[in-house]
Amino acid sequence: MSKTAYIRTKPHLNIGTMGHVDHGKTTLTAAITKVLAERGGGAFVPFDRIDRAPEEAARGITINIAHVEYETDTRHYAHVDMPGHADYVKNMVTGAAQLDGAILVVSALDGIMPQTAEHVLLARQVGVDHIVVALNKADAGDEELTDLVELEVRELLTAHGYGGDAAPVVRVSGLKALEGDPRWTASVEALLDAVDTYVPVPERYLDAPFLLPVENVLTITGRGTVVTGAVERGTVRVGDKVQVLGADTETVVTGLETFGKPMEEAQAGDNVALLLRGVPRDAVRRGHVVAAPGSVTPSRRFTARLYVLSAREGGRTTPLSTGYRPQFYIRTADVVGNVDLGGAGVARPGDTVTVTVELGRDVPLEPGLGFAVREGGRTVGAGTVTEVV
Ligand SMILES: Nc1nc2c(ncn2[C@@H]2O[C@H](COP(=O)(O)OP(=O)(O)OP(=O)(O)O)[C@@H](O)[C@H]2O)c(=O)[nH]1
Ligand SMILES: [Mg+2]
Repeated sequence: MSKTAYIRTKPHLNIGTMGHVDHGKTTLTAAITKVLAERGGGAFVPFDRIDRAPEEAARGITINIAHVEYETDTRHYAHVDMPGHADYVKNMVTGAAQLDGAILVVSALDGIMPQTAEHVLLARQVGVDHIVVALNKADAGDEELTDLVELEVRELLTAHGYGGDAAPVVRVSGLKALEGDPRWTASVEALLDAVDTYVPVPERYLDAPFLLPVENVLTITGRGTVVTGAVERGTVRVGDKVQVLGADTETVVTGLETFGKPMEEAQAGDNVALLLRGVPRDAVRRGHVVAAPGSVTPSRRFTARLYVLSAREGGRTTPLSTGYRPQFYIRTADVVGNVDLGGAGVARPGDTVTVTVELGRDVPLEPGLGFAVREGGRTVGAGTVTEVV
């Protein structure tokens, strides 16, 4: 492990860029790291380092490479750059589940596109409470058109319960800021100020038993198996006993890192890598949960409120009925499930219904937990667990 320890001096928050394909999420992410690196708030991460595939970048016990880290004057951020392609909604769902706030990137040239709306809807469903809007490509946009796009975005946010009138909407150019143009460097600074002030430090459940949904599994030769992810609740220290649900094994945490820096204690909200003693690489997978021993009991039957996306939102065009078997995305897990619609028996796109679900395998469940429903590679519903049966 590397030498410099992680020292907690500022509140840590998890944020991310979301929005339609090609609207400039990755360019803006790179620009943020550049602007802050010049202020001493972290290292510049160039575009092609953010956009590369995790397998190519997996080295050491480093965490999921889609994350970059940086600091403003008041906060330490882990930032996940989410892909805009429809195929990656799954990543969006699991990535967004831990976000304290999001930067919605909307091209001032194109305005709201299907994935802009889909991501706002998913963000609401997975419990992202604060969205700051980056109206990107403002360097190339016409002022009056950009005004219209801003109105449109505020309406979209309001339609999804985000209070679109109060949300900060900042006109930026990731591309020009990356080139060092002072006007647009200032626009990225303004965006970061908006994030610092508009997204509150969330309440962390530090006293709850430790729980971490596994995002990635890596091996370090000679050291063992490492799992990465964001701590959902509680704290963990080197030497702590943990249970790996899914792998059905108990083990001990023998190493702990955040962004390549060793740490003594990880707490709710931190993005970490855990080295696990004596766990074979293929015993643990994305979707498993590492938790304090005995603190959670996995189950497979639950009732939920389910919103069936309308066709306009990219959902189904036909109703679904009892016996429907889509994929459920719960935390980082992807599990098939059987849906029972009860008395009504049928739900149309656009409906919100109460359902009973029987999953194909046991996963840790609890009331209030959000999930997405996917079918043939697209999101068709979003819901919240109401009761574990
Ligand atoms: N004029 C202008 N072009 C931009 C700006 N930001 C990004 N672009 C261009 O828009 C294109 C897409 O940028 P990306 O950053 O890859 O967009 P993305 O949202 O990450 O795309 P996906 O990850 O594929 O969804 C590239 O050609 C960029 O150079 C900007 O501020 N102004
Ligand atoms: Mg990108």
